[in-house]
Amino acid sequence: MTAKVIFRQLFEKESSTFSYLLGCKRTRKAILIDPVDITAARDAEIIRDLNLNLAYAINTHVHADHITGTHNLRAHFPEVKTGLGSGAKIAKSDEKFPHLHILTVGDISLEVRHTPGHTNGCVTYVEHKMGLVFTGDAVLIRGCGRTDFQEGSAATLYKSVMEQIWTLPDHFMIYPAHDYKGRTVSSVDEEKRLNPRLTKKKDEFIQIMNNLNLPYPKKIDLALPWNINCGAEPLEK
Ligand SMILES: N[C@@H](CCC(=O)N[C@@H](CSS)C(=O)NCC(=O)O)C(=O)O
Repeated sequence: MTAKVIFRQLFEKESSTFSYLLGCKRTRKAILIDPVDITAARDAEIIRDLNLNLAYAINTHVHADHITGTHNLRAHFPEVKTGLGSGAKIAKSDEKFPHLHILTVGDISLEVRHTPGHTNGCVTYVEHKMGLVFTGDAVLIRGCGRTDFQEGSAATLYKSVMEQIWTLPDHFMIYPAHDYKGRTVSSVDEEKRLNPRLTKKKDEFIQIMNNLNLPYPKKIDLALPWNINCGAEPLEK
């Protein structure tokens, strides 16, 4: 791990969500990926403890299971910019990143790879120097994001993963947006060999995904309108 960047994995237990903090030691500017509303104050305290200032609060996608912390973080860091992939067309955000955009903050560079499939606007953020891959819900540890709402598509998710994630070096570490079994990190090599869904051929993968029969996330009706408004209360209810 390069000494130029501070890296922390943070956890929100109600939705089993991971957020990721990357801080530049030289400029003291930071990026927070996938913050959650109810842990925004905790995250702000950690950022201040590390003598960092939050430049960007960004999401991998419009989440359905929890409200993003991006809006709440504005109260702690008034200069913070919010960001999302440009495929998330209906959502508000200060910046919308095109495919292969490089988000640079001090000595941190994040490549934005569009990885639709769980939702149509999903992105994966890749830090090439340290080999960190923030997959959101595209690839979970030994799993992947469901594809049954928000214009999800199993065929699209398969293509995204094969072309944008499996093509990364095997040693790159995968940091997902959730884990429901207490796992924290995987690698491209591990998931390419062991992921029970994504090791299958495309047709079988689609069949698996179309038969998951998962209950909808409990907060979906609340979370989507708030997240479309960047985590702030929607004007129209
Ligand atoms: N029980 C949770 C929601 C669990 C869930 O559906 N997780 C999503 C990611 S958050 S939208 C998912 O894609 N899961 C894939 C899987 O195979 O579990 C709740 O009610 O919030």
